[in-house]
Amino acid sequence: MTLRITPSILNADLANLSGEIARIPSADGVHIDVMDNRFVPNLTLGLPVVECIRASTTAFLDIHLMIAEVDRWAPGYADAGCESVTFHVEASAAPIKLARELRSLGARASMALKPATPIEPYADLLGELDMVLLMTVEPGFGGQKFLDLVLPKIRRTRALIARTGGDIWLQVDGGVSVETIERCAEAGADTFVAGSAVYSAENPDAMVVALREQAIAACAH
Ligand SMILES: O=C(CO)[C@H](O)[C@H](O)COP(=O)(O)O
Ligand SMILES: [Fe+2]
Repeated sequence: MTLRITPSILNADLANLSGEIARIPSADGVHIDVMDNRFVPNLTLGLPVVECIRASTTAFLDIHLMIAEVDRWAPGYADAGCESVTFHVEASAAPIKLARELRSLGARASMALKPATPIEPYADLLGELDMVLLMTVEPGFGGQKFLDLVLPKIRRTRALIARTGGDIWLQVDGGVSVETIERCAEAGADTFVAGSAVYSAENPDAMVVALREQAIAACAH
């Protein structure tokens, strides 16, 4: 299985995004958290900033939209050339239509679930998706404690993905660190967002490498 580390820049220096992205050359992508103070009680950045990031780097851009009315806004991020666009199913009026639109614009279509949202009602949608993001904290803030109660949902989602026979990535986001990444990998995650663990490390790139090695070792058990 291919494993990916996609660090979140949420807790990086937002006044120096190009410099912060350049500090993690070993990463498989850059996870950008878009918050609107409606879907979540926090405000970060939006499309104009993401367009500037797009122009400044060739890195794989993994956009995590934590915004209301996501059906209206998500296609703009695909249009801007972001490789992966994640919408929350709790915020989407028409997730199948939205996933198809994102793919038609050339992006990977990804659907996120908050910790208390079950995957089973969405099993039939998996064929429309390139990635499922399972939140392992309540969305809104970096630096929160990993919620172990999501581990069974990671296992169940991995089993549902296997049934589709497709290459759908399974991403975990929130509280992922050297203490928790093994549990996520063992449960079936293959794509790992780590924000504070990477950017609070003295050497963020060495942390990316360490996280990947730990996840690979956990999968080999
Ligand atoms: O989506 C998010 C929060 O809603 C962030 O991606 C996530 O919390 C990353 O930060 P950390 O690794 O510090 O938890
Ligand atoms: Fe995120």
